[in-house]
Amino acid sequence: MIPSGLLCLFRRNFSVSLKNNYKVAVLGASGGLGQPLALLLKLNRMIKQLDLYDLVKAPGVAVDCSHIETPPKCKGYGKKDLKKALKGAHIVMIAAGLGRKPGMTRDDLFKKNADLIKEIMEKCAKVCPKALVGIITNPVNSLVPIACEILKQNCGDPKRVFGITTLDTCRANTFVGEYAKKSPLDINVPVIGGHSADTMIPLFSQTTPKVDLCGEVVQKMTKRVQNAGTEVVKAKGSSSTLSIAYAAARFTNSLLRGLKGEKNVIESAYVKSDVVCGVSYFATPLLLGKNGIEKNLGVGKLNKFEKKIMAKAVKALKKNIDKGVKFAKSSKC
Ligand SMILES: NC(=O)c1ccc[n+]([C@@H]2O[C@H](COP(=O)([O-])OP(=O)(O)OC[C@H]3O[C@@H](n4cnc5c(N)ncnc54)[C@H](O)[C@@H]3O)[C@@H](O)[C@H]2O)c1
Ligand SMILES: O=C(O)C[C@H](O)C(=O)O
Repeated sequence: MIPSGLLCLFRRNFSVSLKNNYKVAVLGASGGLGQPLALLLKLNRMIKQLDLYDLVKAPGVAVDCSHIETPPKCKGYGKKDLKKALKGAHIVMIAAGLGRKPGMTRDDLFKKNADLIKEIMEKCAKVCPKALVGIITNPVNSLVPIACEILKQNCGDPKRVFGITTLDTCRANTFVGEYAKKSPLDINVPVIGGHSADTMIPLFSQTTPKVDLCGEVVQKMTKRVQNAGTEVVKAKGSSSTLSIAYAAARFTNSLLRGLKGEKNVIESAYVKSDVVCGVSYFATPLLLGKNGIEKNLGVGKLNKFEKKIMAKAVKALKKNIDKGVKFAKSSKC
């Protein structure tokens, strides 16, 4: 039995269902975020097999993880065994690749991480074409279009790719909770757009339950959410690992609940989408189900301030998307 204190931690999002039929693969599992993500997924009883893949140390990380007294079986795979790690996966979470150091933007990571995503997605298309793929690696805004294009080139389904923006919502919930002196677990602030300072749009007007924030607070909090990644990079000297591991585990758990047929499972993610004019990818709340996305819930009603940020975000996002699509098309062999 998982101690009840631990389950309490996961009150909001982590299922305690006894169904445990799913295989999840974590790629980049030895990294700063990969390891705590593996730990959190090892606590998820819906997972039967947890496969960890990395260029370095993954078999060792898996041995460590496998001693945790929870049901998922854990196996590690190194450099030459990506195929084995992917085989039979229902969900693939990609955390592989370079992260930011102080002074860098997420876009500075493009060249190194674009090659890696291309390589991984080509394998996914062949080995586990039906898997739902979560892309945590930055820059999410450009790497998701690459992943989708590579899937299209290999007869796969781009609708199964999710850019992980859950941390943006977690941060907005936390900041509003602190301000309103309420538990962040009881607050939901949708964050739409993309995953970079100039493309993130927190929708404080759609906070549930409703929290009254004056204009000045909304402006400050919007900036804080948009720059929260940089706040961590400055404070730590490297990018977030623990909060993103939590957020990615929360998202994986929601995908699993959807796959299992649970109703009303909603998470935001950055996906191929036609809900906003001028961009072909956008983060919005999604209703999740047996095939991944059941329904895109759109952006809802925006106020004047949110519309203004949205207009700027769409311009910046379009550039990020074009960059990804161009890369995928030019690297087609
Ligand atoms: N979406 C988000 O909200 C969010 C939040 C935090 C971090 N990130 C991103 O996640 C990524 C990983 O961050 P980190 O701090 O864990 O970095 P890290 O350097 O600590 O770990 C990266 C891991 O990837 C592995 N790796 C590199 N190339 C690989 C390949 N081709 N196949 C398999 N594994 C490979 C490395 O060996 C390493 O273990 C970064 O791009 C970072 O920007 C995203
Ligand atoms: O900021 C980063 O580079 C990592 C991540 O995107 C984050 O938002 O924490």
